[in-house]
Formats: sequence, structure tokens, C-alpha cells
Amino acid sequence: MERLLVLVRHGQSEWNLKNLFTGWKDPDLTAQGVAEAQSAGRQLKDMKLTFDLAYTSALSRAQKTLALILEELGQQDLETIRDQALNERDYGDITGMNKDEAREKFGEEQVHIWRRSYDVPPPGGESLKMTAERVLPYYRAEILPQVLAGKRTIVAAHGNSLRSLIMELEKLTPDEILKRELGTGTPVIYHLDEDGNVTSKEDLAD
Ligand SMILES: O=C(O)[C@@H](CO)OP(=O)(O)O
Repeated sequence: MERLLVLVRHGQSEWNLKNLFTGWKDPDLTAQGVAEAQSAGRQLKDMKLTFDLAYTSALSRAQKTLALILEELGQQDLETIRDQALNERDYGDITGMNKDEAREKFGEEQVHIWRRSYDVPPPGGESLKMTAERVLPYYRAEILPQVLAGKRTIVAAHGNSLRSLIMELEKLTPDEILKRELGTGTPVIYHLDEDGNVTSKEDLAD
């Protein structure tokens, strides 16, 4: 039985373009972000992939990315489940701040710790560890059983919610996942065995 799981980060958002900490804010895709999502859809179509089920977050940049991909695949009506468990990591008090201005104000090292340490949250926000603590229970309870039942599944979400999922799938250490950057609109394709272990991975960024 095929157990297919495709993860894709949303295309470029208005706040990615403006270099702002985004988190749970809900900016739209840019024109480039739309093009990235369409291109992801075309790549999946070229690979002759189709899906039985889709998951996305409660944020429009991920929902629109998914909708654009499904449109390319001719699967606009695919059953889609939206849940805030898949939202981006909450950036707390620094949400909306320019990342370069934050470096000037708080120092390069502090900002790097907030962005890429495993368990130090930005003030009032979530660390990657805290993000994983809501993403992974949702994955294990809702998404994985569907994949294991043979439903070919696509998840369109966010840099840090997907990094916490990739950490689990690829059995990465905190150090390894911190170095992993996900491109906007770039699908990663996994095949799983009956226990949910990854048997093959294809990163369309490579
Ligand atoms: O601003 C954000 O919400 C995220 C994703 O764009 O940024 P970072 O790269 O700092 O995790």
C-alpha cells in the first residue's frame, strides 16, 4: 500500500517580503508567492501525484498555497482540513517587527536565539519545542492514521510548524533541525512504512 505524505511551506507572503516576524499574523501571498505555489503544483503534477486528503493551518497564506496547488492538479474539491495546530510558531511580542531592526535593537545573537534555538521562546511567543508540542500530537492523532490507511496526503503549512514535523519524521536532533531551512513553495515528498517511519524522501528543492 502506498503511504504518501507531502509537506509544503506556503509561498512568499507580504511579510516575508517585508522581512517582518510573522507568526500567527495573517498576511496574504505576494505575486511571487502565488507563482511559487503554482509552480509547486506543476511539479507535483509532472510527477503524476494526486491526493486523497489535504491539511492546512488556520492562516490564509498556507490555505491559498494549498488551493493553488490543488488547482494545478485539477483537485480543487479535495477534502481539506484546516487546523490552527498547524499554524506558524507564535512570535509573541516581536510579531510585526522588522528582523533587521530587531537585530539592531536586541543584537544579532539574541535574535538568532529567538529564531533558531530549540527551546528559548521569543518574549510572549513559542519556541520550536513548544510548537512541536502542539504540531506533533495533531500529526500523530489526525494526519498519520490517514496516511497509514493509504490516503495520499498533502500538508500545506509554515516554516516552523513543518520543521517540527520534519524533525520527527527524519529523526533529527534539535541541532540538526535548527540548520534546516525550508524554502517557500517547495514540496518535500515522503513515503512511510506501516509504522510511520520514512522509507523514502524527495526534496524538490534539491
Ligand atoms: O516570521 C516568521 O513567522 C518565520 C517564517 O517566515 O520566520 P523565521 O524564519 O524567523 O522562523
